[in-house]
Amino acid sequence: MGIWIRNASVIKDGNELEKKHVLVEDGKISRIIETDGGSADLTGHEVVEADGKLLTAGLIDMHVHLREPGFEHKETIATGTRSAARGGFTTIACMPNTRPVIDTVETVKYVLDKAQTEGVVRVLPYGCITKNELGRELTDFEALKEAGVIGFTDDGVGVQSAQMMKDAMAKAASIGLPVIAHCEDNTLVEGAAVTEGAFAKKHGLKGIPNESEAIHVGRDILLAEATGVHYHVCHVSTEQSVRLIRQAKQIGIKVTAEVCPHHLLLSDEDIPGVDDANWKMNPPLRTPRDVQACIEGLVDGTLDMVVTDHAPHSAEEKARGLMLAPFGIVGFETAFPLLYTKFVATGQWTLQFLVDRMTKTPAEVFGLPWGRLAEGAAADLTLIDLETEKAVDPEEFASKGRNTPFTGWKLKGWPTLTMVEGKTVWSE
Ligand SMILES: NC(=O)N[C@@H](CC(=O)O)C(=O)O
Ligand SMILES: [Zn+2]
Repeated sequence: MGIWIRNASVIKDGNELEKKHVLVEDGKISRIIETDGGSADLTGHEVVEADGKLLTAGLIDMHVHLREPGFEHKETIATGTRSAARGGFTTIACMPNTRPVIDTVETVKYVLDKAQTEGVVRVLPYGCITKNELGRELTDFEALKEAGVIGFTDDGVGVQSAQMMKDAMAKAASIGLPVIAHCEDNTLVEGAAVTEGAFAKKHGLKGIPNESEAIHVGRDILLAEATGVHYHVCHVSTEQSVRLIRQAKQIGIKVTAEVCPHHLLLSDEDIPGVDDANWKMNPPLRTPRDVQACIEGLVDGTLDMVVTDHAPHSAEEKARGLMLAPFGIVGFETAFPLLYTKFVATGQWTLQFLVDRMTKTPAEVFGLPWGRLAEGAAADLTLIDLETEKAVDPEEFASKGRNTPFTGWKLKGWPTLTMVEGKTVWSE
């Protein structure tokens, strides 16, 4: 028995939509037909009435924190994947800064096992570049690859030693996996919580300068050129990083990059005050000029994809205030509505542009077989209501984390049903 998704709006081109019936069988999309004239034999099939809602390939998020093992009070694979499903995501790549970190075959297996038994969406783990993310000794890349990691990263912290990064890149290149870098030079950061800029100045705070990120981006681009690795830059937030990546791409260096919704929508000037740590994340919210550069970078293809950097923390941890709370905000359940409402509904981007950056480009960049709405493709699908406006309410989140600066934002573009390989994993 299959499932007919009837009267779905699928993207034809740009903002142009066309109505289709889509048949899902054996975990795959078996047919996509016209709603007028096409023969949809419903006998023996379940029917999902899409009622004109947008149907896209399931969203893909290449930078997320599921917190398990070790920080189950912040999130678990069970809650994190449900949060992803509620946000329309069907494939997510999880960061290894857990406890223990994902630097051994055992921990990779633990995560994959949990994802299989308790998760509801596809989970692709990254492995650490260095043991314990301490920057001192490389992990066993071959063994981790064999166990199922899709790339290497010490996300949460920058690899401080250029030699260590160069060795990592050479190794990763030799086994055909990418290096994914959290770019941050520790000597320039020293305990600061917000960017250098208007907010820091007003409150007399030391700021995190843009160079702390861009110095690593520049260094790593040169190392990527030297080693031939696929180098992917995490959560780009500065004008300087965008410029360096743009230049590197122009001369053919194998660099790709991601950007988060909050770095496209918020600047340091939006931070309400020093008490509210829901505005604290790493990299920090930058200046309006950086926000503009990130938007331009995404639009011209310098930045390849949108990721959430879903980084849940408990309410207690976030109640410590801007200076003392941990960095990070949740992202799954607001990402699409935020970007749809602020960039597509306002006419700045086409719907196809946004959907591609959350499906097609991450799949292409990481060589994944998902992210396509086509006959024969996996039935990873998301239905999205583009009409109904609703305010962001963290109490409704499936995530354990409530740490978002977007509470109360009135948005459209809410996912209403998420399907992974033909199985409905969330519906409104
Ligand atoms: N982005 C964040 O602010 N925090 C992340 C770490 C990271 O992605 O660098 C976390 O693990 O909490
Ligand atoms: Zn990071």
